[in-house]
Amino acid sequence: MQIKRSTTTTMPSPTSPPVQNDADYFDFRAMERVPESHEWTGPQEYEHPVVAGHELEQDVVPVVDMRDDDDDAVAAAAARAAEEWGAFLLVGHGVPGELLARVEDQAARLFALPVTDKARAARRPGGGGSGYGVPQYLLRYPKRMWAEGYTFPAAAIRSEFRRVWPDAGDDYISFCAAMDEFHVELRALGRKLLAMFFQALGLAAAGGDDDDTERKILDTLTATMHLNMYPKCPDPERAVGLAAHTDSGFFTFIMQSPVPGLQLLRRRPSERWVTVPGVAGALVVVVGDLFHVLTNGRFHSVLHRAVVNRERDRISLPYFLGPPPHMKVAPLAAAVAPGRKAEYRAVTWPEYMTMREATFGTSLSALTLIRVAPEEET
Ligand SMILES: C=C1C[C@]23C[C@H]1CC[C@H]2[C@@]12CCC[C@@](C)(C(=O)O1)[C@H]2[C@@H]3C(=O)O
Ligand SMILES: O=C(O)CCC(=O)C(=O)O
Ligand SMILES: [Fe+2]
Repeated sequence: MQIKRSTTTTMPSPTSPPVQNDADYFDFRAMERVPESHEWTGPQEYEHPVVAGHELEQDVVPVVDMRDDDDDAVAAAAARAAEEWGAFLLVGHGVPGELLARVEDQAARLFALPVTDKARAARRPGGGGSGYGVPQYLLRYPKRMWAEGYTFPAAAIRSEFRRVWPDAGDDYISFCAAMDEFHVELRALGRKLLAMFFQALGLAAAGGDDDDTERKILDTLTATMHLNMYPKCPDPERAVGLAAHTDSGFFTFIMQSPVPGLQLLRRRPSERWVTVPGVAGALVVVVGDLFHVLTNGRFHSVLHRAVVNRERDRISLPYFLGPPPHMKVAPLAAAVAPGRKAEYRAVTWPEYMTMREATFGTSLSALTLIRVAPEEET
């Protein structure tokens, strides 16, 4: 079923240039009400009811427990969740709870710094998308979101954060130590989960071309880290934490504070937003568009968003995994059913991002732009 986007929202034309503006240095804490710049009035893009992710069986977000001794069963459960939901809660993953707590605490400290300190590390044009502020893509929206963000390549934590802490003092050291450890753990976990996905897709023993591709993907997996801070909001109904989107890479681990806010769009039996419960120590796994392509649509990238609340600040740390920029991603041979053709053309991550920019404000998913037209299938 096609999602109908409201035509009455104030969407900018896809060609209007994104501008970095003062909203980056916006002091949320000083706000007693939601100002016009952040006020999302009128019908939203995906106006669907919200349900708690635990009451009805059909709304229970799948949980995959890696502690199960039966590797095949774990891999199958993860793959099933990736097919049916495009997301799941991962527990028993082995990343120490103490580390997760420390990482969240360090992220909170970063965002609590004076606006002037954070502004020093602002994203700059040509800065490769890293730094403090609003991700480029989100600047296309006519309104700002109720969130602060910081993006950085996991491979460059120490150099990136000298911008915030030029003196490289104790705060810098404890921040980098936590982020580095998180990166080491999540990179290993990412490789493990990827291997499980491949196993479930029947690739591990497939032999042939896919074996090489599988190894290449595992060996070059690239991580981008992002910190989100959604300050408590005086009028949560009028503000948006993070607008509905799919992640563009292979898959994302999201560490969310126990404060819920992440919602997944479920289409069947009826369209609704399911709130992902805040399970202490769990990581949320979200399938991205390039994994949708790699699996020829068998795993699906899920629309998700973040809402804000009046009582508590909320922190989330998505860890985005994807291919290196030059790698062409195309459906794996083993993911294409015998006698069928690949449904998507090969793209690199940066090419895909450009297409997504071009579809902004339209009802098309960028995936449709790389979809092979049915008449081309022979
Ligand atoms: C590695 C990534 C993943 C990015 C782009 C780049 C850095 C920032 C990430 C986000 C974070 C916020 C939502 C999103 C949709 C956005 O606009 O910026 C994400 C996007 C994606 O998953 O496509
Ligand atoms: O805040 C969250 O839980 C979701 C974050 C997210 O989806 C993103 O940054 O891509
Ligand atoms: Fe996301």
